[in-house]
Amino acid sequence: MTKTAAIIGGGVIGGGWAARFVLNGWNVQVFDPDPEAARKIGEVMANARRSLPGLTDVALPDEGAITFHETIASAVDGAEWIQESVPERLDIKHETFAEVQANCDASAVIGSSTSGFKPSELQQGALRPGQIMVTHPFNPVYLLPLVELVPGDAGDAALVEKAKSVLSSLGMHALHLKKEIDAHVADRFLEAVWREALWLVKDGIATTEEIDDAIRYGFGIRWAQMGLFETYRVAGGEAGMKHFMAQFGPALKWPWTKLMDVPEFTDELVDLIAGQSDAQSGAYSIRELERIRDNNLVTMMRGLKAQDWGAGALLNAQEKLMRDGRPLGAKADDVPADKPVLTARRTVPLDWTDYNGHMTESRYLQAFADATDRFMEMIGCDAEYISNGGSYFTAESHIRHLDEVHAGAVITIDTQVVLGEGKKMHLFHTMREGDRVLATGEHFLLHVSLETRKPAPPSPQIEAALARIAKGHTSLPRPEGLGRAIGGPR
Ligand SMILES: NC(=O)C1=CN([C@@H]2O[C@H](COP(=O)(O)OP(=O)(O)OC[C@H]3O[C@@H](n4cnc5c(N)ncnc54)[C@H](O)[C@@H]3O)[C@@H](O)[C@H]2O)C=CC1
Ligand SMILES: C[N+](C)(C)CC(=O)CC(=O)[O-]
Repeated sequence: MTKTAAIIGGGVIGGGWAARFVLNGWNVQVFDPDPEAARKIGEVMANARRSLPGLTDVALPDEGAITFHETIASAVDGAEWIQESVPERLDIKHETFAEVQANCDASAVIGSSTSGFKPSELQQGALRPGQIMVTHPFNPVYLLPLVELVPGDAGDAALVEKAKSVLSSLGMHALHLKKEIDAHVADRFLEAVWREALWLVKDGIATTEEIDDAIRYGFGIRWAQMGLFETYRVAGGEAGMKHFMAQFGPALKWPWTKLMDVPEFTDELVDLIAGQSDAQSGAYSIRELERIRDNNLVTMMRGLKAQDWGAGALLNAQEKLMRDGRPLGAKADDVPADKPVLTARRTVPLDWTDYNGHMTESRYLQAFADATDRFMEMIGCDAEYISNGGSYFTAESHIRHLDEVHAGAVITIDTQVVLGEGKKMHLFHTMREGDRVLATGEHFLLHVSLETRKPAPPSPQIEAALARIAKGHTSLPRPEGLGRAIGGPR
């Protein structure tokens, strides 16, 4: 059954949460007094739709529905997760929780997006304090996986477990902080860097652009993939962390930071920074900058996914969760032999498109190769079989590009076995968006021994599984375009 989340406060962060839930198949009920809330969330949803679904190589569940409500009571009705993202003011948050708890289910998680309030502050005067916990996300919530989960001493242990499990199903990482502190953990770092940067601009040492360059061309990329301590361990060379600390230990006494000394937040300083920022980025609208940011994040996160590292490892874990129990998770005997086999259902990612604004040609081969991998897995040629020395090599491929497809499209691939006999496997893939045929891929593969690197018979189980499907597929119509070569009649 479709689950329901309530979003209370649908600004930058509430909108991001709404997109994360909806695109992961949850129904979302929003309460926000702003008459423009539906438009604003609609725009965030549009950006999320073009970026999030293409992060994984398995399609996300079908989208949930989003509805807008006049009261908190109606928004929290039937919700399993209530995410508060109202302005960062304790009085507004307390009023919100009172209304939420008077109307919601006691088994629902109530998460607060607060950047800095401690859970004990949020829980003051609450009907059920243990139900309220900090679930602090990072912007854009629909792409970045980190959520600081801070239940505080009063937190309900069962609800904390529920929160962790929901967050993993959404592809997020719950960083469970056992002790509460103002601004949690990650925002303390952001705040430290922010304060230092304010000084550098105020003292005329660097402009906003130079500061951003210092981050994005250097340590920002490094931090994105390893964090702080692992990075510094590597910086210690062969001698490691202790050497690093010994070398830079004395610097702790040198004037390398102004951290405790915050510049006065005058109108003059605000104007200086806002002016420099306009000069640096004013050529782009906020929505354009968001799309540039999302393109960059998707490209980096998909790179990390290929390495099964950091935020990319989280995507792989979510993909495994989504794949288990789906039709694409079928194995040998379950694969129907009376119709083409569904071997891929995925969204075209942002980084698969080119200067022509559509999916670039090499990605067609990638999608077909992934479908072949999936089919091999289904007949038993899986990672374990391959590690024991047997596999298939592709000997010949022919791709026809029949129609355009753009980032964000959900594509499927159906596979028909033309020949499956002994070492030989001849597959015909058809790629579609809905009913529209986009491309076909015809591939001839040979089973090989990975030891001799030469053709060799597959295991009897694989041979039988392939032969069964091949026999069934002989009764299917011959695929249009089978055996075509460039220059042949169209
Ligand atoms: N903007 C950021 O970078 C981040 C903000 N946060 C936290 O998320 C929360 C929300 O911040 P933003 O989304 O940035 O603010 P925002 O100003 O973009 O959105 C706040 C929304 O709450 C609505 N609102 C005001 N009073 C309300 C009420 N009584 N009930 C329901 N909705 C109400 C407003 O109409 C607005 O749409 C804050 O606690 C903030 O600290 C967390 C992570 C990052
Ligand atoms: C600036 N900020 C404190 C609102 C930042 C956050 O809370 C997290 C983020 O997304 O940077």
